[in-house]
Amino acid sequence: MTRWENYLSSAEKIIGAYTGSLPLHHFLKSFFKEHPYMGGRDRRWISQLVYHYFRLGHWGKTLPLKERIIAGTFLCETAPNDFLAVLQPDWNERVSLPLSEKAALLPAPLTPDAIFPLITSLSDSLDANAYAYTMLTQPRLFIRVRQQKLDKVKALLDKAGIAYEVFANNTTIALPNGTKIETIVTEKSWYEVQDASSQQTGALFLPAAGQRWWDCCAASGGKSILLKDQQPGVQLLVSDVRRSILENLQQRFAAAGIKHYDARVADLTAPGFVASMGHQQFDGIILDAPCSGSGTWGRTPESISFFKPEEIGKYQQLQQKIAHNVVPFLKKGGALIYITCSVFKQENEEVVSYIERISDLRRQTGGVIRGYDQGADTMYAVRLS
Ligand SMILES: C[S@@+](CC[C@H](N)C(=O)[O-])C[C@H]1O[C@@H](n2cnc3c(N)ncnc32)[C@H](O)[C@@H]1O
Repeated sequence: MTRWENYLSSAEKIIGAYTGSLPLHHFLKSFFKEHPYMGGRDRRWISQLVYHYFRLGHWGKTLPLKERIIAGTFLCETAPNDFLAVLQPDWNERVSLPLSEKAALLPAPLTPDAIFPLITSLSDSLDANAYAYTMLTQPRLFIRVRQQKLDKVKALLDKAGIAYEVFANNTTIALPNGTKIETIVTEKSWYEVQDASSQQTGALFLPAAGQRWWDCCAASGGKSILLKDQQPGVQLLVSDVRRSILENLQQRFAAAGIKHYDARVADLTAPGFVASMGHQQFDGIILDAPCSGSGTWGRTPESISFFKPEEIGKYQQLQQKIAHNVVPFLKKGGALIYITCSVFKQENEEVVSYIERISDLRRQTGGVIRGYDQGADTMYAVRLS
């Protein structure tokens, strides 16, 4: 067997054994631990074959696994490579063609719903066809650079020979995926790793000094740090149901130099939660809700195969319950920022309609953030007031 046939057979083994219960990158890590004779190059190739395969979603379900793995590499790669040269030389010669021409060579039609079967559930302003095909490309890595540090960060990236793109806002930098940014820019307070779309949600915050804000599903604090960077003078409460993630938040806040804030572990759906908050009132509430995460599936393409459609409805119920329980703590005239990293209408527009039904709040601005245009996640963010 050639090296490339061995890679193919390892990829088959991994795909056959993977049940979706762990994130794929964890599963791959333990697979390689059990196969220590595989070197770095082998691991990279095999991982890539597996990821490319999952990017095809439900395409070619009736075809043999081997054929689907080779097709995955043909569609996701754009330059000739040794794997295709050995296993499908006629495709290797055509690997740089536009996607539509490559699709015509496949044994099954490459329709948007073959790749992304939940295409009819997407939020209205998403172009379903364009969106489905973005699954074939790995999104980029993004950092948000703090004021005055752009030139220093650029100099370090130049020195390391990294190809990067600075966005027009002079704050967002796109980097090739897999860039070890922490080893290139070792001063942690100069930047945050944050997806471009997540950074863009900050345009809806509009905080003023002295205001009270509550990031009620704070996780490790991505949105809170963005808020504090915009306006260090806000009084901030952060909460999350997971204690461990709030410990991460503490560390990130310390690295970012944020010292003054309140934090509490809280299940926003628990029966005693509303009473436990007393009469607190906030000028702004960020509700970055637990969701399907479907806007980030370009990074975790295995989710396309393993996500159960009925989960969308369960997330919607959770989002509505959380919204119902936090809205009473908003001051009259205050702003609720509702955010998801989902592409599904049920988790986005339908939850906003629910909030409008149960309160005086009305959608002011915001909507789908089409990150896929720039190799970023797709998100939904709305300001209600
Ligand atoms: C999308 S993440 C928030 C991401 C975060 N805002 C950021 O920018 O990094 C949603 C968070 O909601 C939390 N969560 C889920 N169910 C919850 C509940 N019932 N009460 C409070 N938080 C909850 C999760 O633990 C998770 O950290």
